[in-house]
Amino acid sequence: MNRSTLTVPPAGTPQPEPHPEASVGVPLGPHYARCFGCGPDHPTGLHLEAVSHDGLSVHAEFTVGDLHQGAPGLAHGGVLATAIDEALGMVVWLLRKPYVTGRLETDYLRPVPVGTTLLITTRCTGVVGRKAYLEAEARLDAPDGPVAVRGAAVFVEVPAAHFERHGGGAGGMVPGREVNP
Ligand SMILES: CCCCC/C=C\C/C=C\C/C=C\C/C=C\CCCC(=O)SCCNC(=O)CCNC(=O)[C@H](O)C(C)(C)COP(=O)(O)OP(=O)(O)OC[C@H]1O[C@@H](n2cnc3c(N)ncnc32)[C@H](O)[C@@H]1OP(=O)(O)O
Repeated sequence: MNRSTLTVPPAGTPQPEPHPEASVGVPLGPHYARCFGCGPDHPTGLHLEAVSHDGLSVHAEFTVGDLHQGAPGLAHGGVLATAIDEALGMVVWLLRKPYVTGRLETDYLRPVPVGTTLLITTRCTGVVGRKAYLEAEARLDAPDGPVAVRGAAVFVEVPAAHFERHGGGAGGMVPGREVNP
């Protein structure tokens, strides 16, 4: 495998343009009611809630509960990576194209106790061909709280048929959230 492992766009990549119809300043809602990251109907999911910021970035919140522990009283690192992944996925949703996570990096800077609300900011830093470059920052309990986790990712654009071919298709996706309307 010779592909690049970089999660930042190559030097000289222009600033990404928001989609002209990207939601701005509104709650994004779940894309699927049973999604582990954002679905309100998932019994043990993260129930992450997010608001679009400016068409290329998202503010999301996730409160760490008992079900999310790794060590006693502390969030599991994989759960935190899931929260980051989900909040990054909400940014590519703003681009109005179907994407999947190709590569996801997480840096854990501080432990995250149960009961903490993580404020996660994610943004797109560039789009090159089918690849969208993204970054994330999760702070403890306040927008200016200490940074607990940083993330960076490459998402890869896929045809809508990807979900049909590999999963159950778009059944159950929240109406009105279709890609490329
Ligand atoms: C019917 C309607 C359906 C509607 C549904 C629509 C949308 C739903 C989408 C979003 C939902 C909204 C909110 C967010 C939700 C969730 C957030 C979490 C998201 C996830 O949790 S999602 C699950 C985990 N995720 C996967 O399940 C991916 C499994 N995987 C694959 O499906 C393939 O592996 C794929 C498609 C990634 C690539 O396969 P492929 O054959 O299509 O493309 P190929 O390999 O040619 O790569 C093309 C270019 O991407 C570069 N590239 C590829 N992989 C890379 C990597 N790992 N790192 C760095 N770069 C990479 C290459 O280097 C090349 O770059 P270059 O063009 O420069 O050569």
